[in-house]
This record gives sequence, structure tokens and C-alpha cells, in this order.
Amino acid sequence: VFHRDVSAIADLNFDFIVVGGGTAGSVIANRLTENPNFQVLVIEAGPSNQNVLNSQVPFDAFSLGNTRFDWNFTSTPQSGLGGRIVPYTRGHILGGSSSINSMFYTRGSSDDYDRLARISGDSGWSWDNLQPYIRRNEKWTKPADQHDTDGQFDPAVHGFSGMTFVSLPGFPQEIDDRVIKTTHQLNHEFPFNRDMNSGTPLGLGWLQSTIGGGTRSSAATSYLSANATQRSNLHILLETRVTRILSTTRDQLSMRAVEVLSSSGTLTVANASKEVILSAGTIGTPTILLHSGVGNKEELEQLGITSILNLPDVGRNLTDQPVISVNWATTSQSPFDGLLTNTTLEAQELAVWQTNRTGPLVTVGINHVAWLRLPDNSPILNEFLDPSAGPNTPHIELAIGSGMASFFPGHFVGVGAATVTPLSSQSSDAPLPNSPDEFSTGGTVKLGSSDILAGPLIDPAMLSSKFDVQALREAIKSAKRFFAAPAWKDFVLGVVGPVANATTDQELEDFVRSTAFPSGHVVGTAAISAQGAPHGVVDPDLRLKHVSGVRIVDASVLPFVTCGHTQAPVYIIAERAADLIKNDWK
Ligand SMILES: Cc1cc2nc3c(=O)[nH]c(=O)nc-3n(C[C@H](O)[C@H](O)[C@H](O)COP(=O)(O)OP(=O)(O)OC[C@H]3O[C@@H](n4cnc5c(N)ncnc54)[C@H](O)[C@@H]3O)c2cc1C
Repeated sequence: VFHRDVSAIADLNFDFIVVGGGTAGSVIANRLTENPNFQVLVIEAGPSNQNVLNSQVPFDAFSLGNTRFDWNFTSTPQSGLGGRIVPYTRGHILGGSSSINSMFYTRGSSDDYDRLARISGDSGWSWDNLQPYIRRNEKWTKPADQHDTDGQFDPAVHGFSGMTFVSLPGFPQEIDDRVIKTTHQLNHEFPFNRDMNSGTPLGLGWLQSTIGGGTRSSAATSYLSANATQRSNLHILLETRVTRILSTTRDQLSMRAVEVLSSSGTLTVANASKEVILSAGTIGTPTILLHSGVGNKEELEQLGITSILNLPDVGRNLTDQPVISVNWATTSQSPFDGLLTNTTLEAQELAVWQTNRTGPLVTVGINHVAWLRLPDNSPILNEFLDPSAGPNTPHIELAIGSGMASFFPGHFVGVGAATVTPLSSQSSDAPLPNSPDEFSTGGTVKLGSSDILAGPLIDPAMLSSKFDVQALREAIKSAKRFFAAPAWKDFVLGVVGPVANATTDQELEDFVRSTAFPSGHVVGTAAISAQGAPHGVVDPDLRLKHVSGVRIVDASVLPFVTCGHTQAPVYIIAERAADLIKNDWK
């Protein structure tokens, strides 16, 4: 049942209130309302995803930033980026960031989850024990062009009856054969990996995406499809912002109420008899907690916010993967090159998409990804403690695409390169921890004022660690080796843009610092830690530490970023969280 006005729920009683109808919030809403005895309210700040064409057409994913479907946050000036302020895109729409993201489906490595189990002291978060939840989420389906996918994935590691569609690329690129040939020619550096979601992502393989039938499959289209939203025990209040969570008894640390700002500007309070579940994302969740007086006591009091609980790690340890892009000119004659900039061709292809959900618009223009480790003898790994979760975990991602995905007209191939295990250190003289599991990054979400409507101050401390810069530098060198393979002879001409003339390490570093941007894979601001640990924000069962009635379920709880894109980990965490909550209220 959808509502747009807070008055519509005034007379209703809820067992659970889910704050944020995003990736995780949609999972929780669906799974809890499978129990007809649970009355659930979801409060989402953004509008409905219904009929938002750009959220449906995969190729249009990039057009959703800087619109009303984005919170339109920006970072604080980043000294690691030469003082630049960078956009901080976050979904402001039902389905949250899953309604606006690039749809890569990457679980990360088995090492990542085993590390989470180690950090939390809860073996329930290990790779093996999460397998049922991975399968509950995933609904593997054929690609839009129905091509033969034999050898392009491993069916044994996939779920076929879950909720969110996952498929291989549904439109061929002219470079596909050359990419695969390169895995043979440069087998040592870029070995073919049949399935990057098997727990061992290293190597180069076919990208899997949350796309089904040529259309984006988001948390809203899967978990909040009509099947769920027709349930009389599920209420979804759209275009309504939660400003704070509030104490409900004289015991300040029982917080089962939320303060809600309606679209017309009035403040009201809604109560949950069982739990409030914060699923407002890595930026939204700490923002709400800080406004509620849960955070660093001293910092909050300086802003005039009454402290309810001194929990200094709220908003700390914000971790994001820095990305750069590098392009090569080619001799291609492909009509689809520059599609993003050719409005006439894109309109024609949109008509094809609208008629039968095929054509180049069924992908984001990337068909392959390479996941690479820095060599064990790399000087970077001598200088820094290896930040990866283990030997099956890459440090670098190269997303490889033809000119289709290029932002300029012309004929190109390109890579989006990321440091997927960033360190972004607290300060250059911060002592090294004893083990990588103890790393905490220097990124933060803070408040600049007690005004509940003032935006958060987002500081990802991007490229503040030399490791992150050096890994990106290695990524560029690796991509150059990739396109120098014989497979690219007579096709690839040369690197374009400012990196073309960058040969020394300093020149490459200058390029990295002047062009890197955040990936959107931001985590860590309400991190899980072991039961009873003095640090962290939530216990292993995702309850807010020292508080009753509040759980956090979203990307903010990840204490470190998994070695890939983060929506699959969020779906997996949310599926298990739903089970934990249901079990607690049997
Ligand atoms: C541009 C971009 C591209 C990305 N590409 C990929 C990709 O290709 N593959 C991948 O795996 N991951 C990708 N990601 C990351 C992935 O989408 C996120 O990690 C994941 O969706 C986060 O889920 P979440 O539940 O934590 O938050 P979200 O899905 O962002 O949900 C939070 C929800 O809470 C709502 N909200 C926030 N504050 C309030 C409030 N005060 N009151 C009410 N509602 C509120 C928001 O509007 C939103 O709907 C991308 C992210 C971005 C931004």
C-alpha cells in the first residue's frame, strides 16, 4: 500500500518501521511482511521508481545522477584530489541506489566474507554460511539476446529462484573476441575466469549484471513488486524524510520512534512496537544517528545537539573505492561507438528497446571485467600491510568497454580502473595496525550544523593513502599492457587524453589525482564489530550498540569495502538480517 502523506498512517500501528526504501530496506520490507502478523511501514525520502524510464533502460544508468532521483550530495574539498569537490551520487528514489546504479553484480571474494566473520566474531557472516542468502537474492536469467552462454558462467554457483534478476551481457561488443583472445595471449596477467562470482574473482571474465529481460532489476522492481506491495501489512510512505530516531521510554536508550518530515514541511512522530530498522544508506544512516544524538558526544555538543549515546564511530571509517578512466583511440567503424553522445542513434535504439527489450541499450556498455592482484613482490606491498582480505582478493579492477560506453564521440576502447581495497589512511603518520582486519580509513560523514535539513559533510579522504594512488598507477600500467597484446594489433591506436604523455610515476600520479572520482561503493560509517567491542556501531546481529529497538541494515555496516561493487553484498547482508529479525520476534 503506497502513501504520500504522513496523515494517511496516523491511525495505524506498526511493528517495524524501515527507514529508507533502498536496496537493503526493500529486502527487509519484503521479507518481514511475508509474516502476515507483522505490520511494516517503510519511509522513503525519494519518489516512486514507477515509470522512470532512465531507471529501466540499462544504458541510461549514467543519466540518473544530478537529477531529482539523486540526493545530489557533494564531498568536502579533497586534498588527495588537488582540492577538488566531487559529486557524491546516492539514490533518492524507491529502490535507492539499486534504482540508479550501474547494475554490476559482483559478490566480492570468499575472503571478504570470511574476514567479516572474523571481525564480527560471528561465523554466520562467512562465505559458506551466507550461501543460502546469496541464493535467496539471486534469480539468474538468460541475457536479453538469448545467446549461448555456455562457458561464460558457472551455473553451480548461482541462484535461479531468488528475487533480483542477474544475467550476462545481452548485447555483443565488437571487442568481445579480442578481450577473450587477450586472456590467452597474456594468460599470466589476465587469466580467463569463467565466473567472477564463485568466491574467487581473480582473472578476467564476463560481467554479470542485475538486468533481466533487458531491463534493470532493482530492489524496487524485485522486492517491492506488486506481489509485495499488495500485501495489506506493508505500507510505503514516499517522498517523506526521517529526520531523527527518538527515545520512546524514560530509558533514553530505547529508541523505537522516528521523527518524520512530510513533503509539506510538517514534523510528526511514528512509533514501532518492535524495531526501527535504519536502511538509509552509508550517508543517510549516520546522518540520522548524529542528528538523534548518537555519535561522538563532544562533536555533537559543539553543534548544540544533545548527546543520547557517546558512540564515536558513527560516521567514521567511511570507505570508498577511487576510480579513474583511460581511453584508447581505435580504428573501429562500429556505429554504436559514441552512442552516449549520439542522440539520434540513441533515440532509434530506444525505439528498439521499447519494442522488444533488445539492442545496445540492454547493457551499460561494459561486457568484461578484470580483477587483479598486485604482484606479491610489488614494492607497494612491502611498504604497506596488504589491505586485501586474502589471497583470492583483487586490489585492482579494470572494467573494459568498447566505445559504446565512451562519453565522447569517436571510436575508443576504455577501462574504468579502481583501487578496490582502498586504505585512504587517517593520516600519513597513523601507526600501522597489527593486522589488516584492524584497518580503519580516514573517511567521515559529519554534521556541519544541528539544522535537521542541513546536508551532511562527506569526506571520503580520497587518495589520502599512497597505496590507493600507487594501485591506480599500477592499474594504468596493467591496462596499457592489456591493449598492447597482439589481439589489439591494427585496432588500438594509442592512449588519448592527458594520460597519453604521462610516463613517469609522478606524471601518472598527477593524472590520477586530477581525474579520480568516487565509485559509489561507499561503506563503513556504522560498522559491525564484535559483541562487546569498544569500537564499531552495530553488534554482529546488526543491533545498534547499547540501544534497544534499533537495527541498522545497509551498506554502512560493512567495516571494510568488499573487493568489488557493493550492491550484491548489501542484498546478501539484508537477506540474512531479515532472518535474524524474524527469528528474534518469532
Ligand atoms: C552511481 C552509483 C553506481 C553504482 N554502481 C554499482 C554497480 O554497478 N554495482 C554494484 O554492485 N553497486 C553499485 N553501486 C553501489 C550500490 O548501489 C550501493 O552499495 C547499494 O545500493 C547501497 O544500498 P543501501 O541499502 O545501503 O543504500 P541505498 O540503496 O542508497 O538506500 C538508501 C535509501 O534510503 C533513503 N533515505 C536516505 N536517507 C533517508 C531519510 N532521512 N529518510 C527517508 N529515506 C532516506 C534513500 O533515498 C534511499 O532510497 C553504485 C552506487 C552508485 C551511487
